[in-house]
Amino acid sequence: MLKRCKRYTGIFRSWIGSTPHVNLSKPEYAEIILNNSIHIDKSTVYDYMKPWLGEGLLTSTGRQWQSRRKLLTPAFHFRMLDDSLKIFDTKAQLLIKQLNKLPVAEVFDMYPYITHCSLDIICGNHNHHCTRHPFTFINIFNRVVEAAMGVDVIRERRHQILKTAGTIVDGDETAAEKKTFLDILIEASKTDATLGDEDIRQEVDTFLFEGHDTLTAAVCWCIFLLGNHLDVQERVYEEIQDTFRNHEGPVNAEILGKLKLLERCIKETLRLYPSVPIVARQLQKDIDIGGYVIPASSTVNLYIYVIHRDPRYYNNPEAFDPDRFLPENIREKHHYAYIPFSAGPRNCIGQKYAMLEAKVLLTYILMNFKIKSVETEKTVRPIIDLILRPLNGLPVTIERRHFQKDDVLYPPPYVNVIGNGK
Ligand code: HEM
Repeated sequence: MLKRCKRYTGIFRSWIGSTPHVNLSKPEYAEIILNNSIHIDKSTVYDYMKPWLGEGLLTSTGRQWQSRRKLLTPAFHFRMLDDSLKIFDTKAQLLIKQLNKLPVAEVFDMYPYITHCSLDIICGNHNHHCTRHPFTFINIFNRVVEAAMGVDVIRERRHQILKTAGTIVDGDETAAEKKTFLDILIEASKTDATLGDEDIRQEVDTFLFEGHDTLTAAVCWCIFLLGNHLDVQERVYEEIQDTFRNHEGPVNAEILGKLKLLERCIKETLRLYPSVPIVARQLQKDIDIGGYVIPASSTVNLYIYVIHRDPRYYNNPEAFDPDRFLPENIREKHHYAYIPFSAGPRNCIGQKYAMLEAKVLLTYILMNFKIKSVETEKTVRPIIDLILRPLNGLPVTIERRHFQKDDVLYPPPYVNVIGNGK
């Protein structure tokens, strides 16, 4: 398919059985599909996910999608993201503790470690205390997983909400505003007959999947690239050291905003290895693309992976170069030449959350370890397994770093000290 994208310069038709697909791989064509509120229906390819994700936000269409999107958007308000940072911080430290137990200089696969960490984060299990997290409270998502996505967990939470109703003092704006993901759904279900426990379960599953698989892939690809570009990794390490030298306490949005090079590395990673390499739509109306009329009901696939390597917008597109994302270098780009989170009304609802989470995990990992990748950009085999991931995981070796802050190890001693056996 990649070869065909090149050969037919951005548009070609293919057949899956008796179904024609139109494949697009130019930013200009992506804009035509994404920059409107008409072509928002997902293609039938997404039906394969329905036995699992049902009619959650990712797969649903029409009015149901519109009302759910409106309902769930506040769960990603920046105030909520601030609270999520605390969870990212706690879980990143646990991840470092795990990695510290591994023998130094031996090859191991880091992929499952990142998966567990990001799944733990989306489950929101914060020291077993109730937390105001976009999605959850106490242990509910862990229990959802354990209970094979049973709706009884949702019923239990509904019951808890009823029991605690009235404990929020009138005028307690913060508590009222900071509703969890599940709370928002349960509350809406009181007046919305289309939102039963089974529908809520489908949304929970959707966010569990979208919220950890994509993120894990992005973090792992970034480690893979930095493990191949040790000069850039060293610059990122210095940036982290400079930024955190005078910082007290857990990470916050302000300090993360200062990690400009790390941010460029994440962006460049998502350009080269977008976690979602293809998105697909079913057209609602005939459209004209590149001089061809594509009839309504056609399936259109957008190759984000190929769009991100368009030589008209990226010099030496296969090369890892975070400085492409310096402000002076991105000005001239086509707006749709970089769309790792898609664009338009059906873009990724969790993109800010994802960028923050990736930054926190990478900050902790890179501040504690120097990493070398075993695979190179030539040997690695990206595969599409719903998301884009490396076929052989993330084989690396790690070397401990001793991050100094006023002669004290940072982050908090238990991260480094346990690993040092002190
Ligand atoms: C680096 C990480 C991520 C990447 C690259 C990414 C990318 C994307 C893309 C490309 C889409 C559009 C999919 C399509 O049209 O088929 C999407 C949709 C979505 N994403 Fe993300 N995502 C990431 C992280 C997250 C996180 C952390 C969450 C939740 C916490 C999330 C929740 C969703 C949801 C619910 C949708 C469906 C939105 C809708 O259709 O209205 N994503 N994501």
